[in-house]
Amino acid sequence: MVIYTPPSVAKNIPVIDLADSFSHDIEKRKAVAWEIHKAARQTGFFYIKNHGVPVELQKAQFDVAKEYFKTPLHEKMLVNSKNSSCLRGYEPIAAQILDEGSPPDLKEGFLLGRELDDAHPHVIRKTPYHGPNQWPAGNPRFRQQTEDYMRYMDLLGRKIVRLLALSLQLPEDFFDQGLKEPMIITRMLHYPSQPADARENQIGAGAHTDWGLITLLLQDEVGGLEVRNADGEWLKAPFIENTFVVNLGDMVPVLTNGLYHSTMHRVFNSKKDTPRYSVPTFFDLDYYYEASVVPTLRKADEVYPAPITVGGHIAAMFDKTFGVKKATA
Ligand SMILES: O=C(O)CCC(=O)C(=O)O
Ligand SMILES: [Fe+2]
Repeated sequence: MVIYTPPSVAKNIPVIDLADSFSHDIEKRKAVAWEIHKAARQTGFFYIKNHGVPVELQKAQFDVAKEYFKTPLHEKMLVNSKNSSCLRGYEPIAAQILDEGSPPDLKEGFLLGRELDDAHPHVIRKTPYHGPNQWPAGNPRFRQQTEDYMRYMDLLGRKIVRLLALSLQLPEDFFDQGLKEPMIITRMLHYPSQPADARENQIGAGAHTDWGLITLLLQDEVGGLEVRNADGEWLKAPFIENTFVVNLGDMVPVLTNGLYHSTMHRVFNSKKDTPRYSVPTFFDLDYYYEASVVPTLRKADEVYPAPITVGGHIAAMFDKTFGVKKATA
């Protein structure tokens, strides 16, 4: 358990301008990658602006999420993610414990991924977390909007992965093998304001690191995201109009031999009578991609851990935090 202590004022979470990452000039793209390099070594968290995702699309995503979470619980339970072959659909409040040993998180959510039919090789192979989405009945706008949004997350995720490669002095296409069938999970979250009767150390989302490669987080103006910096201090990561918060998941220290951090974070919605909404997208390389220390960070005389698969780690973490006793992958 990580005991809740109040955060200090925001400092040290940089805002990186992605405008030059769209340039044809490799030197300009490298300059953006260098900003990512610095942020990845310091906080493991950064905001991005000029990312190419239209602001109207961001707002519309919050609109459909807010409207959806108002539907009666019995309807939401019809698409419970527990009934999905690949953990897609509604997550009731207190379904997950992100900080082991703490009470369950005070959030409800909805999980979506790439829509894969029965003929997709990963579905035939029964790869965990690959398959069809569950969609709320009678709500075509929810589906259309979220699919549009996820197309942008696919583009943005690929862009950040290429910048990550450049930031490590690798060719931009270094991770392309893992980008043929990336795992892209978009999650809508609703955090009621912190109830007076919450249990000890029970908050919106308990302290955790993300498990995959990168997370692209859209948050509303309510705030409540908190990030632990290298000094162990908790910083607020407030809403900044038309930005995404990007954080690095546990695969990144594996790829960088610990040079880049996957940073602990949590959510505490302290605003009275005001729900908070966020839409994180977890962008990961192919389930079977073998992650190991990249060549530019290897020294000839050092021995490195054996590669681990992206999926094995993620499957174990899903099982652990959603209370599944026996791993399925
Ligand atoms: O809602 C947020 O701001 C963060 C959510 C989060 O950390 C997660 O889903 O992993
Ligand atoms: Fe997270």
